[in-house]
Amino acid sequence: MKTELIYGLHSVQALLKSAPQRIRKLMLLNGRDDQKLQKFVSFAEREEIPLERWSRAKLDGLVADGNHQGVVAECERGELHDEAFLFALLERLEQPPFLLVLDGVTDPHNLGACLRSAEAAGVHAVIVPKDNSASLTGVARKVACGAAEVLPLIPVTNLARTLNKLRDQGVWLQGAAGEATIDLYQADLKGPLGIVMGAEGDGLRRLTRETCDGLISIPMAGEVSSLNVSVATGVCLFEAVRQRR
Ligand SMILES: C[S@@+](CC[C@H](N)C(=O)[O-])C[C@H]1O[C@@H](n2cnc3c(N)ncnc32)[C@H](O)[C@@H]1O
Repeated sequence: MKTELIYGLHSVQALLKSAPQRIRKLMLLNGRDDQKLQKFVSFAEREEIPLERWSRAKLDGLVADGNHQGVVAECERGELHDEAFLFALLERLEQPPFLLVLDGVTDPHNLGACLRSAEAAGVHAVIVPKDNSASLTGVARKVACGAAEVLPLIPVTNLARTLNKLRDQGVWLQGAAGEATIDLYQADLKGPLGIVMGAEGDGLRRLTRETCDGLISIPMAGEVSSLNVSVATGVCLFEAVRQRR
């Protein structure tokens, strides 16, 4: 059985809610009996999950970035989603699909921040290319603040092919690119939608860009040439949320 570590108050909390059966062991910071940790103690007792108290040094040794907030869960690896899962999910949806595509985002902090915003915006799934993308590391999960435990992340082998299949199903693909002439706030973001974001350094790849139905830009007033991808993701997604209400 492959296991992984999920840590941080929000991430472990989301795991407790969405997939408690995956948890094999909970490790809590020794001597920290505040209310925030008490609910994890109660949960472990109720579900008969082994609970260990660890020193800060030991927890820091387990979690490379030290950002565990006193709670770490050792759990079975989550289900790995694939393209078939995506299209099955679309069939089950009762609302128009709302998808986020990250075309080669490689920084786990950015991946985590995009997942967090996407979950908050009500996105149904996040699609990434299998290669040259950040994976769901502990850091990405921690930054996602629980979103990684509930929002499907779908790595696909051939992104352009998946995007074409989505278009065949009526999903309108809007690529975000700083140089696009259509302003985000003039674009129609209602209906079945995929917002496609580019990578930190290179932006959207040529084939991805060509596969999009339209390209949109976030108007920028200052001197910097682009926004961080997770910030741009939040701006685009929440304009879509506004229009879709
Ligand atoms: C850091 S930017 C990449 C900059 C890159 N040099 C380029 O030419 O696209 C990462 C991604 O964030 C999105 N982005 C950043 N600023 C944007 C803006 N003003 N309008 C639309 N998208 C933006 C785009 O999807 C972009 O590919």
